Amino acid sequence: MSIPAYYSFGESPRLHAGHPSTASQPGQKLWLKYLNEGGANIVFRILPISEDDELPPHLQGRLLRLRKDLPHVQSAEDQLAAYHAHFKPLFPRENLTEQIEIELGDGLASSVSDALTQLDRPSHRLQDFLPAEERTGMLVTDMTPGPDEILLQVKPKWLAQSPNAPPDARRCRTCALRAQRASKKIRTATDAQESCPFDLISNDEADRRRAAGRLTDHPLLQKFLINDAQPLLQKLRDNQQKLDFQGVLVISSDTGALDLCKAMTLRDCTLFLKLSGEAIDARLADLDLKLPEKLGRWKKVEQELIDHGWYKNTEDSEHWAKEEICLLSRARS
Ligand SMILES: O=P(O)(O)O[C@@H]1[C@@H](OP(=O)(O)O)[C@H](OP(=O)(O)O)[C@H](O)[C@H](OP(=O)(O)O)[C@H]1OP(=O)(O)O
Ligand SMILES: Nc1ncnc2c1ncn2[C@@H]1O[C@H](COP(=O)(O)OP(=O)(O)OP(=O)(O)O)[C@@H](O)[C@H]1O
Repeated sequence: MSIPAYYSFGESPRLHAGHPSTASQPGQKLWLKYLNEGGANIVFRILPISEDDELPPHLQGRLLRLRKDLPHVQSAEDQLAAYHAHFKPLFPRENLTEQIEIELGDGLASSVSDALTQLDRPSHRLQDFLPAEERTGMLVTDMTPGPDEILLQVKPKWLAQSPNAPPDARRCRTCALRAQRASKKIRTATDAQESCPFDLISNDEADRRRAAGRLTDHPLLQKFLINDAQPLLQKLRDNQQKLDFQGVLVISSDTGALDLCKAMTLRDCTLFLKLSGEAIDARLADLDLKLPEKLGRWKKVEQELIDHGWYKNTEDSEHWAKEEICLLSRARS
């Protein structure tokens, strides 16, 4: 199902629910088509009204990302400000999915929310809608693959060890959490990758090859991860380390919480790799600043990993399984 909208570019780009036509500012009709959603945002394709039409240049190659009306989700203005202040300066422009503000006219958010009730959405997200009075949306670089393209979506996760992990750990933070979750029969999409972040960024090419092989079967994408992606992954790791060198257990809510939140964002962002012919476009996404309200949860997770032996692979015998994935276990065997 496509949702009608109108685009105008007066003082700033704007999407409207109805025709905004004035003599000086005609609107161009287009369609918004639901693409996907996560816990915090809903993403739409922007399409011309017919195949013979073109989108305005400002909308070409972009998706519309609208935040949900949920208490833990920041306003679009705050998300955009944090992205520009904290994350955009850290990485080359060509390695980021752009985030650009777009104004939403009267009624646009409500008309999108109405349309959402008619769509086939994940069952656990059916109660999520947009704030009725929402005035700001985001245009983001469209990484969806065309007919002859392939998209790989990976979360690099914690590329350096947690500063609070024991020195003789046999698991990195990502592998320790995967093992703990497996003991509770929980397996997230990241867990299903069964890949160790330390392999992905290892100095030893054989380790990087192992990680890449777990993330994709495609030889060109594997080769890219093993070689060309390394400077970007190293930058990601270095910033994760720089922004959290003490560890979550040492941080109190007023000392260093902002840097920790930035580090946690970089530990949970997504890397899109889009293969077109032999070229690969590599961009980080989901750089939405995490909020210090999660500090308590992060501390609890860390303490449990330490106290119950998940880092050292000395978890209780009922759940014990020899660690087979983490680079740290191979290095110590
Ligand atoms: O705790 P982690 O490392 O498992 O990360 C969570 C992610 O799990 P993952 O390991 O990628 O399967 C988790 O991903 P999924 O929802 O499992 O896909 C979320 O990204 C979560 O962040 P938020 O609560 O949505 O802000 C993430 O929580 P944060 O720790 O980043 O707050
Ligand atoms: N720039 C993009 N190009 C292509 N697809 C995208 C893009 N951004 C988001 N998507 C798709 O939309 C989905 C949801 O988007 P997004 O990750 O932004 O939601 P979210 O609510 O912020 O996620 P989370 O649950 O991690 O907070 C993504 O998993 C991806 O499939």
